[in-house]
Amino acid sequence: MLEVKNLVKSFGEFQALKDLSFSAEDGQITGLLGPNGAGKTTALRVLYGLLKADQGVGIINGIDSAKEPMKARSHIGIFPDKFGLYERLTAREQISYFAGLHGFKGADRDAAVNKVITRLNIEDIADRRCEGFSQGQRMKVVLAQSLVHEPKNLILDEPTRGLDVMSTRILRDILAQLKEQGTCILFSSHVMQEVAALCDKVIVISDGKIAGEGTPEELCERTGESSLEEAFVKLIGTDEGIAA
Ligand SMILES: Nc1ncnc2c1ncn2[C@@H]1O[C@H](COP(=O)(O)OP(=O)(O)OP(=O)(O)O)[C@@H](O)[C@H]1O
Repeated sequence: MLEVKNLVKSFGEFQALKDLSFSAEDGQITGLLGPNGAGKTTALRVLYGLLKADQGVGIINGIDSAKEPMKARSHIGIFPDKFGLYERLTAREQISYFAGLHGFKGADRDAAVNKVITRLNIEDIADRRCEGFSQGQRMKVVLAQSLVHEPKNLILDEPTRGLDVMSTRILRDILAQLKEQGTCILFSSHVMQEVAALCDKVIVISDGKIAGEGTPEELCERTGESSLEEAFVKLIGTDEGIAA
């Protein structure tokens, strides 16, 4: 389970998060939807302990990510917004490097790497250098490295950015499988259809605050709108920065 409580964060004079609280449950896909600059990435970075909030806490399976960052990180996989790969490493070496960062050694490390390679069905590219990989192949390697330690929580920042339709579908299928296995999945997006198609719960964030929260159906009901698009526009007050 992932929680942020009463997050406040300023960059200089600019307040990016204004008392932001939300949670994401196990076995569910929770979408953080908001226009460009709403504060999604900032909130996720605080949650996984990469950024210090001025006030409030990020909690991963009951662990305060600012107080015990290493312990908290062992419970999460992070699929970052920009994925760089070590071009000279093979996919297997890349994934193994991340397994090492999570404390896997020797035969356990090899077993963990083999398991995630099989799970994501990337045997065909496992022993090729990452140099020259397509966006879809890169996405799978990054996903493998974020799942190699079998975390109970997965955080994805704009996961489908730059992916083609096929790669997006593959990612969606993998997320659906992880959800069935009880993983808590939280992802940020400003693409409304993606959030609507995938999420059990949607957290609408605008200007560093929660603008609405619930299932897609609940959000429609609450705003008195028949389409999600209209519901989101009503909650946020504008359609600027949201992609259909
Ligand atoms: N390191 C930083 N220094 C200054 N301002 C920042 C910094 N990081 C974020 N901000 C500002 O905080 C606000 C929230 O940014 P954030 O990246 O969290 O938004 P977002 O919702 O993830 O947007 P997008 O969908 O465009 O990625 C923006 O106005 C941004 O310019």
